[in-house]
This record gives sequence, structure tokens and C-alpha cells, in this order.
Amino acid sequence: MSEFRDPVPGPEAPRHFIRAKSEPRFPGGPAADPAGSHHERRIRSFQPRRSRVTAGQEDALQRLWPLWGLDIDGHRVLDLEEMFGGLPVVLEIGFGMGEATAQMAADDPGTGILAVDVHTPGQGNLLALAERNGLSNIRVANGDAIILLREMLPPRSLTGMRVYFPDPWPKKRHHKRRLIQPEFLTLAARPLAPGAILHCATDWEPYAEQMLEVLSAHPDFENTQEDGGFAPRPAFRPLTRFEGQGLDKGHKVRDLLFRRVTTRA
Ligand SMILES: C[S@@+](CC[C@H](N)C(=O)[O-])C[C@H]1O[C@@H](n2cnc3c(N)ncnc32)[C@H](O)[C@@H]1O
Repeated sequence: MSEFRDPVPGPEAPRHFIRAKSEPRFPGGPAADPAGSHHERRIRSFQPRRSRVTAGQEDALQRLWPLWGLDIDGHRVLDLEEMFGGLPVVLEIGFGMGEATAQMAADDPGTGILAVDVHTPGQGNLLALAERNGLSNIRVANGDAIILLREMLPPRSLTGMRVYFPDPWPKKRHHKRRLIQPEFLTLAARPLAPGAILHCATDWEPYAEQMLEVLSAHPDFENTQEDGGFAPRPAFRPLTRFEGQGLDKGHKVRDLLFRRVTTRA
């Protein structure tokens, strides 16, 4: 539990200020629990992780969060045009430490990336990478992507969505926590413009099969692959950190590219 010390405590002042659960861990930075109790119980697709934040990440969080950070509080609808200066915007869910996100932003400065994760060190890392590489087309969102999709994104406001190596939740009793399932796809479809591509990748074969099955069955998406199968890895997707770990273990990586459709043939 972190705490902020009063540098010069007066006689009446408490020696320590203990941080309340909802207060930001880094003043001016991302909120600890941005949606708070505003939202009903929901299945969490992310793992609780101990987050040790380096000095560089902490510095980036405190300086850059007010400029490029966004807490997912579920209370307002975002104006993406204003946030990204009119660029087309893709949403990346679960960017981890953000190296691949920064690479894609650098490779395609004409596209804005709204990058969401709950992981504080990764948020700091991505902000630092954006600053170091002069990337003005990244915004970092803190919190649950489900609330972002459901409450904060206008209909048809995104030209794409990326979900790279979502937590595989391999145990059967945890399968319900997997992100890619029919209810998620229904939420994901609403902010996607017609023709927008939902791009998923995973190194966990049973999850890849599940993704293919639920995406193929969902009425708002169609496979870009004529044979109805997995897609070749697109050149624009860099190797991600989790992908590298999967490849080291001999896993096969699968990409899925599905198009948002409004009516099916
Ligand atoms: C297995 S990691 C993959 C990270 C990165 N894409 C990569 O390939 O290296 C999955 C990430 O998704 C994030 N995540 C999972 N569910 C999420 C949700 N509902 N909202 C925001 N982030 C989520 C986790 O915090 C984690 O950082």
C-alpha cells in the first residue's frame, strides 16, 4: 500500500496521508478505479497484477497523463474528432507495455490510436514511448474496455479495433473471462463504422478456435478471408511482447481479420 508523506508535518498534521482506494496513485495521473461503483458487477477479462512502476514510468504518468490520458469513468461520451484532430481512430484493447502500439503509431501517423489497458506500468511506458518518439496520435485510456465500449464511444466512431493476445484464461472454469465472446462482439460492433476491421491475434490455439467460431457466427461481422479461416499475419502488426513469449514456447500465432457489416448476404 503506497502512501504520501507530508514533507514537513505540523504538530496537528498526521504523519502520513494514506491514499484512499479511489484516489490516483500518482497525483494528476490515472485514477485507481475510474468507473468506481457506478457500474454493476461485470466479468473481468483482466488479471489483477502487482504493478511496480519505474521512476521513468511514474514521471511519464504524472507529466503526460493530463495531456494524453483518459480515465474510463463511464460518465461521458467521447468526442474522438476533437481528441485526435480529425484523424481516423482505431481502438487497441489490452496494449500491455505498449511497444507494438508505439510502433504502429509511428508507422501510420495518419491514424489515431486510442489504446486502453488497466495496467499502470504499461500506461506509463506507452506515454514515455509516445513522447520520446514524438508520436502525437496516441491517447492512453485507463480502465475496463467494456465500459469504454458500452458507455463512452459514439456509434460508428472507429475505423478499426485491435485485440492482440488477450489473456487466454486457459482453465475451463475461467473461460467465461475471455474477452472475445458473443456479448463482447455485440458491444464492439456499435462503435465500429461499417467496413471497419476487427483484428484479433492469439497464440493460444483453443482460444483461436473460439474466436473464429464466435466471430463467424456473429451477425455484425464477416470474415475477410474467403476460405472462412484465419488470416495471414498483416505486415502492419509488429511482434508484441506476449507474442514473443508465446513463440519462445513454440506456440502457433493466429490472426483473425473480420469486417463490420450492417447486413449479411
Ligand atoms: C496478455 S496481455 C497482452 C498485451 C499485449 N497486447 C501484448 O501482446 O504484449 C493482455 C492485456 O490486456 C489487458 N486487458 C485485459 N482485459 C482488459 C479490459 N477489459 N480492459 C482493458 N485492458 C484489458 C490486460 O491488462 C493485459 O495488459
